[in-house]
Amino acid sequence: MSRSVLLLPGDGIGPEIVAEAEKVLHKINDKFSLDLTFDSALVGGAAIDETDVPLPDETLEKARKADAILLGAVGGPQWDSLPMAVRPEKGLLGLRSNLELFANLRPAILYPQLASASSLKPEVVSGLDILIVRELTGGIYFGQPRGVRQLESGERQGYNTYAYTESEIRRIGRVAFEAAQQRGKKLCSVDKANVLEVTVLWREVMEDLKREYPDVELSHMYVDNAAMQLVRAPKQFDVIVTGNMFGDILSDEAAMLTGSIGMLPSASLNSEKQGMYEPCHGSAPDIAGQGIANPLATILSVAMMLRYSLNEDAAADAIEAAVSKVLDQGLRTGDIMSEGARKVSTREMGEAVLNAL
Ligand SMILES: NC(=O)c1ccc[n+]([C@@H]2O[C@H](COP(=O)([O-])OP(=O)(O)OC[C@H]3O[C@@H](n4cnc5c(N)ncnc54)[C@H](O)[C@@H]3O)[C@@H](O)[C@H]2O)c1
Ligand SMILES: CC(C)[C@H](C(=O)O)[C@@H](O)C(=O)O
Ligand SMILES: [Mg+2]
Repeated sequence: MSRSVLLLPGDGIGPEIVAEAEKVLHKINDKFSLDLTFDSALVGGAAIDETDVPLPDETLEKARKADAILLGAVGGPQWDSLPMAVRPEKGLLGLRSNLELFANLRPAILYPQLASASSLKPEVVSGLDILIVRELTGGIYFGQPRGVRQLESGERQGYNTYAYTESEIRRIGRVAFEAAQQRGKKLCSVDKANVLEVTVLWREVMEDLKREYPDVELSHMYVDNAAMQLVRAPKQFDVIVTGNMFGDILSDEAAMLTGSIGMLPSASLNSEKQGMYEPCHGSAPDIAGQGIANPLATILSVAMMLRYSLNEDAAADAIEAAVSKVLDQGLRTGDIMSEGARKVSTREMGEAVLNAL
């Protein structure tokens, strides 16, 4: 049965890292006879430059039909002065909301070879394996009303709305409880229930769900404490579930525990397990075009695609093993470089993964 993968390289380092991940996908396709077909489309700033909008109808149509999507990154300073509604980031947010990709899985795993690349002491991070489950289509990112308005005083006021319905909380809660069941059976729900009513409801719904998952130990933590605990003692966590904005912030923080943001993949799934896969990092305008970005988060996102949307666990395992092998060989892009290792370019890293496969 043929399945289709849509490639959305996007902006900045996006095309550089997706090019390497694409080679890996082709190789895996042949090696495991997966019968995958490929297409590509414009999103973000690249789409704005060609079509004036960050998410052209054609891209959305292709995305709806694809079994899985691989996205590089969107955004960059040249589009930062555009109105909010037509910025590159709206292309990404539009894909997430139109495809109802509400469940964002961001695994922070420390490859033992990179213990010294982390900014934390090796004993604090060695063996780290946590999963952040971030709600992706609700919360303050999408709440209405929003905007900038003129007050009677003449002053302008910016405002956003932080809202979650019970059903939105329940469906992301179930994903997180089920993930915890498959792992260490510990779930920490992160909120700000001491200040925000929306997260009082969040906590209530999580408590309610707990009854359906008696084998999972549920705890709650305020987000400020969670940010601190993640650098103090990150291994206390197994699965973390949280809302859209807290999850955005905590996952970048967790990335650094693994050595670099260039190592953190992600899956964004809807209830049919259709998924969009992307590295957690952005378009890195500061290093774009130099051929030095780390492609491993994107290559590891391909492994997540094979596992979650295409049900090809053996192929996913092979990619993860190949990544581990190149790290064993001492190959490092600049972001994970340490003494005694060999510094390589984006392309050399991609080639090394291909060879290891
Ligand atoms: N999913 C996405 O498409 C996504 C995610 C985050 C940010 N963005 C956008 O990206 C642009 C830049 O945002 P930012 O600078 O805040 O975050 P960023 O993640 O792009 O970069 C932060 C820092 O990490 C480094 N970095 C990121 N990815 C790397 C990689 N693969 N290898 C080596 N180093 C890497 C960058 O060089 C930079 O110093 C903005 O327009 C933002 O909106 C997009
Ligand atoms: C680019 C931006 C819209 C996006 C987000 O905030 O979700 C990014 O930071 C991410 O983490 O995927
Ligand atoms: Mg982010």
